[in-house]
Amino acid sequence: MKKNPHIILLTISLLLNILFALFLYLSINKGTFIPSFIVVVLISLILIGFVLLNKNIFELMPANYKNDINSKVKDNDTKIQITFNDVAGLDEIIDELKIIIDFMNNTEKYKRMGAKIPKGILFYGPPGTGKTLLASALAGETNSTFITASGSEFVEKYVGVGASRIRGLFTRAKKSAPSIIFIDEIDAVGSKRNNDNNSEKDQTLNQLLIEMDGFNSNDGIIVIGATNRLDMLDEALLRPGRFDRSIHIGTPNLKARFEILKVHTRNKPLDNSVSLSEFAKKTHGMTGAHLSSICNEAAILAVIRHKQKIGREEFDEAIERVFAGLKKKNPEILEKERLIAAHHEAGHAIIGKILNSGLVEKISIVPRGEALGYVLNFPKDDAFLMTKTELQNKITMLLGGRASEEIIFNEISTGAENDLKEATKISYQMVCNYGMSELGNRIYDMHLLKSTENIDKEVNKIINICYNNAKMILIKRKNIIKLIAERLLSNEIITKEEIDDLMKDEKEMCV
Ligand SMILES: Nc1ncnc2c1ncn2[C@@H]1O[C@H](COP(=O)(O)OP(=O)(O)OP(=O)(O)O)[C@@H](O)[C@H]1O
Ligand SMILES: [Zn+2]
Repeated sequence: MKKNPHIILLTISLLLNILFALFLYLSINKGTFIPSFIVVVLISLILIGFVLLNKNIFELMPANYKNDINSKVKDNDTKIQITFNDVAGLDEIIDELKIIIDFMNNTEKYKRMGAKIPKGILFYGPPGTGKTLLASALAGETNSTFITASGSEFVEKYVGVGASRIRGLFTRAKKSAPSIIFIDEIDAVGSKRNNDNNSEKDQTLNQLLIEMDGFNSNDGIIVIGATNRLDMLDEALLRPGRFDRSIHIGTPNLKARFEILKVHTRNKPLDNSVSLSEFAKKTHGMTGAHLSSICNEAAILAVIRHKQKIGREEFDEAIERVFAGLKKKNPEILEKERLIAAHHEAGHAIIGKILNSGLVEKISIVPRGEALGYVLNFPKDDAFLMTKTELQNKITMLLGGRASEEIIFNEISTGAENDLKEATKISYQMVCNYGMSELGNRIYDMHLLKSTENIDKEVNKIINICYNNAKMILIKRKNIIKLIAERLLSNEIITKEEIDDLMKDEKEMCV
């Protein structure tokens, strides 16, 4: 029960008044002034001490001040304006969530039937794919309070702090129900526990489990957790009655990208030259967050250029910027680095063209982000399935940069790090996930294997075959590498048309 500070203060002053009257009475009638005075002071001190020790100091503060503090703590408990109209390309997932919406909006109907609705849902998938957006739209659609927290906020140095924050989170949710608690990066608290059960993180996770078990699904609270790493979560979290539904939110496909671009351009004036379906094709692999930032970037460019409407050029530039990081202003790359970068990028582009493994749109040695250069290449279509040959061609193209360096300079550089990373990743997938090696038509779980020797051998085989293939293609076309590299060194950028032109006599130029 809450104690009212005003009543407490009133009681203290009343008691003091009674004591003072008693003291006056005694000192006048019996002439014992000093002992009575000491008794009164002692009793008053004990009373005040008792009150202060038993009450939280905030309870004695003026009401206005208290409200101020509470409002700060509650800053992120808000009613949300976002709806499913703001979420594009996730229609199937939204369909799955319809039952939750109906439940939140008609709790009584479900209560009467004794039906229980999931208390917890997990959204998992890469960053920027709309997990937070979807959770907030769910809150908007159900007119629920949206309470957000990040898993990392709960992991504290001091034992017990995380657990008490979790308690606070659920208390707030109950007070403002119907509510949706969204815990981003839930893996920070929810990763697999140690055996000792003593660490601060484990205590926090235990508290989360207690809270999940504690509330009734009819209380009008839904907990949504988001993570990029479902495999890291403690199994206890995934048990029935806790997060018993997991929904994967992946990177958007062609149609979804088009829809997302539409959502993010709906309040922007667009030129007739703008074709969102074309931009959707060019943005393969990008997430909703990338696409939203492309639309914003294009709008900013149009403002800077004093345009009335956003045009195709702005979008193209925005796509490139987001694709390869921001342009560096004063690139001071040593001439030697430019030389290597030009030949490296020429290698990628030539193989891309020869193997037809994607549309080579542009080659550049203008440094962007971490990269010294890049080949802008888009997949020909938004294929869901890829054949073994297509995957091998992709690896070969990735290794084309290094192969070109080796052929031209008889030396290799660190510039191929990302290419090697990607090529290795695809090769492992071919062996372990797609059954595309001599190890057979089966899947291998690297974590369960005692030795990965055989897998590594197969991966090396794939990479060696592709690298040799890249070298074979490029050795014959040494002259074209040089031609493209020269053009790159003078112009820094070569367009698709120029590449076609430079390579049109490719057969005659082969050595
Ligand atoms: N499906 C989508 N439809 C419309 N906009 C989207 C979509 N997905 C992402 N976005 C845009 O990207 C922004 C970032 O997405 P959001 O924060 O929801 O991603 P997330 O999956 O929660 O990422 P993280 O894992 O990094 O927290 C959104 O605010 C929105 O502008
Ligand atoms: Zn490269």
